[in-house]
Amino acid sequence: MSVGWHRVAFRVLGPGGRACFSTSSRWRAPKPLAMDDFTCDLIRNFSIIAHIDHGKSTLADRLLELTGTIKKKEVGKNEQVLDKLKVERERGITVKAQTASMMHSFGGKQHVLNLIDTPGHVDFAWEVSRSLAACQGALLLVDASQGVQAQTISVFHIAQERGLKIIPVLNKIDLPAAQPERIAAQMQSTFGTDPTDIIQISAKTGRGVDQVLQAIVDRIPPPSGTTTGPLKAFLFDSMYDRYRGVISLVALQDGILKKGDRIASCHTKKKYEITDIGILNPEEIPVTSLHPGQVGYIACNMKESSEAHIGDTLYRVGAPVDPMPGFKPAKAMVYAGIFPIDTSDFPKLEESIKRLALTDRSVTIQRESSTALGQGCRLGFLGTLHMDDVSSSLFWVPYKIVYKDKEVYVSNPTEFPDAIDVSSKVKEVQEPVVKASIIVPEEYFGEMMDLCFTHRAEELEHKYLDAGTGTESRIMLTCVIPLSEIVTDFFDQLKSRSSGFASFDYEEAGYKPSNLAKVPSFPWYFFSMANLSMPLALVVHRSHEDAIGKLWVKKLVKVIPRQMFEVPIQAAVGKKIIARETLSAYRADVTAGLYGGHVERKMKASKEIGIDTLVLT
Ligand SMILES: Nc1nc2c(ncn2[C@@H]2O[C@H](COP(=O)(O)OP(=O)(O)OP(=O)(O)O)[C@@H](O)[C@H]2O)c(=O)[nH]1
Repeated sequence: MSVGWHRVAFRVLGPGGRACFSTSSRWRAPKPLAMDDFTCDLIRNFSIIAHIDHGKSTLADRLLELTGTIKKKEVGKNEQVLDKLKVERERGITVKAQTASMMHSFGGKQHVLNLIDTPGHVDFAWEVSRSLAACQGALLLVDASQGVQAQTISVFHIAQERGLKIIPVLNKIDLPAAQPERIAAQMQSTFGTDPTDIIQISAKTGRGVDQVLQAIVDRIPPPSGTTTGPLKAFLFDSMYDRYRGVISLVALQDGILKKGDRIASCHTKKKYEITDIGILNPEEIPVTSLHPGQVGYIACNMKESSEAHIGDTLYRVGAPVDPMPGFKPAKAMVYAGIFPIDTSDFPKLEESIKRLALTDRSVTIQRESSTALGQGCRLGFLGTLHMDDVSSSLFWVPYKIVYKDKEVYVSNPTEFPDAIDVSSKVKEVQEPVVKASIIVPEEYFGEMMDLCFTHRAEELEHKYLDAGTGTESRIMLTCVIPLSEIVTDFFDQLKSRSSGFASFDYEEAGYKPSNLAKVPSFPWYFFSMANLSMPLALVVHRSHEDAIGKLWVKKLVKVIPRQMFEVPIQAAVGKKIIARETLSAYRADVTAGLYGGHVERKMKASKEIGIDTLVLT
C-alpha cells in the first residue's frame, strides 16, 4: 500500500481531545498527524506474548475495537483484523508485523498505546527479544484450558530478562474446559505470579478486556527519552513494500524524527533519507514527526530487507550515537542447498530465490556451484520454521571445525574435512546445540524421554508443572540436543508420539564437541554414471552412521536409473563401507522405465530422500 490517496476510516484524537482526523466518505490525501503533544507520560509500549493459538490476535482485535481504532465486529464473525491486514497487504507488501498504535482516553487525557508485535515462533527467539526491547511491558497471555506451554515459558523468560513489566492474563475463560484456578496456580508455581495480579478474560466475547486496557496504563511504566538528545531510533521490525522498498518500524529513544531527515545505521553505516514517516493505526497514517517514546514506521529508500537489521540503532547523519546494547546480526542456523532439475532453469530459480530474500530478511542466499549438481543456491534460515515451504535438499547446520591454529564454521558439506583424527590438523569438531523444553501430559513422558534419547539429548531434567494440585499432571522436560537432530523429523515425531499434546520450544545453546563423521563416498557409481566428479556428502554422528548409511543406499537404489549391468551402491566412511545395496541390471522390458511417469516416480522418490532437484536422467 502506498501512502497517498486512501480512504480515511479512522478517528484519531489528539491529546487535548481535538480531532486530527475524521471519518470521511471521500477519498483524500491524509493530512499528516501532529504527534508533538504525546509526551512520554502519555505513551505505553507493550507486546502480547503467548504460546501459539492462546489468543494473541483475538485479544489484539478486541483492544483495537475497545479503543475505537477499528469498528466493532459481531462476535462469532471475528475475522482477525491484524491477520486480515496481512493478507490484504500481501499484494504490495509482505507484512509480518502486526504492530498498531491505539489512541485512548484515560483520566480525561488521550494516551497512545503502542501494541508491538512479536514473532510467534520459536525460531525467532532472538527477534522476540529485539521487539520486546521496544516495549516497557508485556501481556503474558495463557489459555485457561491449556495452561502454560513451552513457548509461554520461553517468552516469559525473554520478557523477564528485558526487565519488562509483565501483566498475566488468563484467556478463554468462556470455554467449558477452562480451569482458571488451576492454571493460575500453575502460573504461580512456574513464574512466581501473584494470582491476584492475573486478569481473567475472554478475548472472544470481550469479557474483562477493559481491565486489560486499564492495566496497560496503570501497571506498565511509560518510556523515557528526551527531545533534546541526539537522534536515536531503535529499529525493531521491518516489512517490504514493492514500491517503497523496506519499511522499518522504529521506537524513538531520543530526538525528533521528520520526513527529509538524513539518517544512518550504526551497524552498516549506510545513509538514508526519510521519505515517509507515520504510525500504524493499524493502517499507515503519516505524521509530521515522531517524538521520544513513540513508535512508528519510516520509509527511507532502503532497497533490500537484509539492510534493515533488527535491533540496529539509527542516528542523524553527522551526529553518531552509541548503538543500543546487545545487537548482533541475525545468523542463519540451518542451511539447505537448492539446485534446479534442469540446469538451464538456474536463472529462474535464482531470480525467485532473490525475490524471496528481498522481502524476507531471515533468509540469506549464496550462489553455489557444484560439479555434481551444477549451479545452485545455498539458503540460510534462522531456524526450522522457515524451511516448511522448501522441499529441498539436505538440511545442514553450521559445524565448527577447531584446527590447531584457528576455528572455522562450515555451512557446506564440501568444506567439511574428510578425515578427523588427532593426527590431522583438526583438533575437534563441534556442532550447534539447543536447549529444548517439552511440556507433555505425564502419560507421554516415557515416549518423550525415548524421543530425546534417540536424538542424542543430554542433560535431561524434568519437573511437574502442577505439583501439589492433585490433578492430572503435566511434565516439563528440558534437555540439550544437537540442532541437527531437530531440523529433520523431530517435530513430526514429537506430535505423533504425544498424540499432539506436546509443546516444544528451543533456544540456542552454543556449540559442543561431537563425534562426527563425513560420509563422502556416496555411491561412487551414482556419480560416475551422472558423469560427476564431486560426491554428495553427509555429516553424521558416529552413533548414527550405520543406520543413515543403510537408509540412504536403500533409498538411492529406488531412485537411480537401472543400467545394462549391475550397480553396487554403497556408503562409506573413510575406507570402511558402512552400507551396500545392488541395483540390478535391466531385464527385457528395459525401455518401459524410461517414459515420463517413471521419471516422475523417480523424482518423487528422490524428493523423499531430499534431493528433489537433482538431475537423475
Ligand atoms: N472460546 C474462546 N476462543 C478463543 C478466545 N480467544 C481466542 N480464541 C480462539 O482461539 C483460536 C486462536 O486464537 P488466535 O487469536 O488466532 O490465537 P493466536 O495466539 O493469535 O495464534 P497464533 O497467531 O497462531 O499465535 C481462534 O480460533 C480464536 O477464535 C476466547 O477467549 N475464547
